[in-house]
Amino acid sequence: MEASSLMADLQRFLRDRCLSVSNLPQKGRSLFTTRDFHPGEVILNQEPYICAPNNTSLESRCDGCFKTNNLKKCSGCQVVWYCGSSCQKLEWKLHRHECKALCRLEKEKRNYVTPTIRLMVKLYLKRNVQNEKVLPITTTDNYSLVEALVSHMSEIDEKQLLLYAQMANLVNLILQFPSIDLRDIAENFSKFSCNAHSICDSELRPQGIGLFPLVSIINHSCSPNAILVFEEKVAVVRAIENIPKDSEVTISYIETAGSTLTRQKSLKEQYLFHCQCARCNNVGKPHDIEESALLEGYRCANENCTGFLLRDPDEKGFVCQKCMLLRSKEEVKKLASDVKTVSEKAPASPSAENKEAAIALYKTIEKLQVKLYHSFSITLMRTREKLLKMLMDVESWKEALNYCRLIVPVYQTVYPATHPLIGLQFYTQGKLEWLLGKTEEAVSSLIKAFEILRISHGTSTAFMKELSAKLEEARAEASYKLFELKDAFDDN
Ligand SMILES: C[S@@+](CC[C@H](N)C(=O)[O-])C[C@H]1O[C@@H](n2cnc3c(N)ncnc32)[C@H](O)[C@@H]1O
Repeated sequence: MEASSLMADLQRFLRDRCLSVSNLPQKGRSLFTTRDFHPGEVILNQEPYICAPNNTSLESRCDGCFKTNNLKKCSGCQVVWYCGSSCQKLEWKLHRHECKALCRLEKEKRNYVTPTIRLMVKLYLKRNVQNEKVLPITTTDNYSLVEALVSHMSEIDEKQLLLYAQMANLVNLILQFPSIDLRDIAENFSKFSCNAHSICDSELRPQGIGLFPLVSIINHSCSPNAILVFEEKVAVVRAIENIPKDSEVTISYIETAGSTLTRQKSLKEQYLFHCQCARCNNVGKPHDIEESALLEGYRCANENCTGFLLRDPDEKGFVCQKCMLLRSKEEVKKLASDVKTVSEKAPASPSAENKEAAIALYKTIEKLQVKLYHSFSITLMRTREKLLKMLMDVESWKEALNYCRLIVPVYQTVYPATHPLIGLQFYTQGKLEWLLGKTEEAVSSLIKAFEILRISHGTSTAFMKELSAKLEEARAEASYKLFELKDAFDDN
């Protein structure tokens, strides 16, 4: 199919979905709505053009479905894993070429075949098998869409270019295609950096990476009106607020819980643009200053005060903006150094054997951070997330619930009300409460989880059906308990 007819098809495809693409001077291609979209409505979905699971030496995933159980290595290349013959068959049209190419690579070099390298190898192989008509070329699944992606090639620094060149060398070694040059591969790596998406499961845990060239038309905002989630490997963009006709659709490329400076730094580093969204345009205004101080600043010296601290103009320390108490530089420095000392001993991912020791260390870190940081601090929140995960792993449900309940209000402050992380945290809280016999509280938490997650996740996936079933079961148990209580009361 000609590139021009593919473009006309794409415009028709988008028009049918009440969408259009415009070129904005500051942003390049941008996706617009041609009708109103309501919260929870699907705006766009797309299968990956190419994808690869996040396989590491610690954990492998099936190349077809990204699941982790019952895996067997491909007997040919010994690099790729499958959970069974159906996934293997589905992937074979592409993998047969990849397998042959990987087999040519010396065994030791196969360890360097990271998910990103595989993504690049698959990109060229898919282009070829589509050109040879082994796989069909469709409106939303074609190499022309990849060619249209921004690369920012002229703006990347030398260090990054060198890294891309080294990675391109490995890809070249694997593919051995005389027709592609290293610069072309390096440019595609640069495209991956600002266009590829991490494919996450329903609980937002990364499973792999993929290229979704249609979804890649959508620009970023730090207060987006849409969200990108995944149903299996399909990218689904849903509205998270009312999006009126003729509005730009935006998603967030980054973790939005951070100060304007932190967000802008990570957008500049990876996506090479200066964000001028409504939230970023507030930089330096009182609300923005307060937000930064809450998310990344220290707590008041008075334990009962919830004020946020700003640097004292005389450089003596930090002054609480509520009670005006000064917290000395020395005290902050000492606590920060104590946190650092303990943190250096704490393993980032503790093994099963040292989990109890790791929990004890993280509890010490948390106690010190509570003294140092504001209660809405991101750093403190991350420590509590780690603790929650470890406590769940060792089935310490009561303590896990305590941390979960500390995290929820922080999420509600640092994320917008419809953010799925708040819903997921309520889901965890509900499950823990139920497990601990607090059925009525569980019902209330599960309802909150459902109300938030139905917007980002829809209602028809297996994950949401499971949540809904749990909620019904908890409701039934709660009313049975109430009935029993009433009975006992009547008997007396
Ligand atoms: C995934 S692409 C989005 C589509 C892109 N506009 C295009 O023309 O293909 C990411 C790139 O779009 C641009 N971009 C995305 N969001 C932006 C924003 N809020 N402001 C300015 N540029 C933005 C940046 O160049 C970024 O590297």
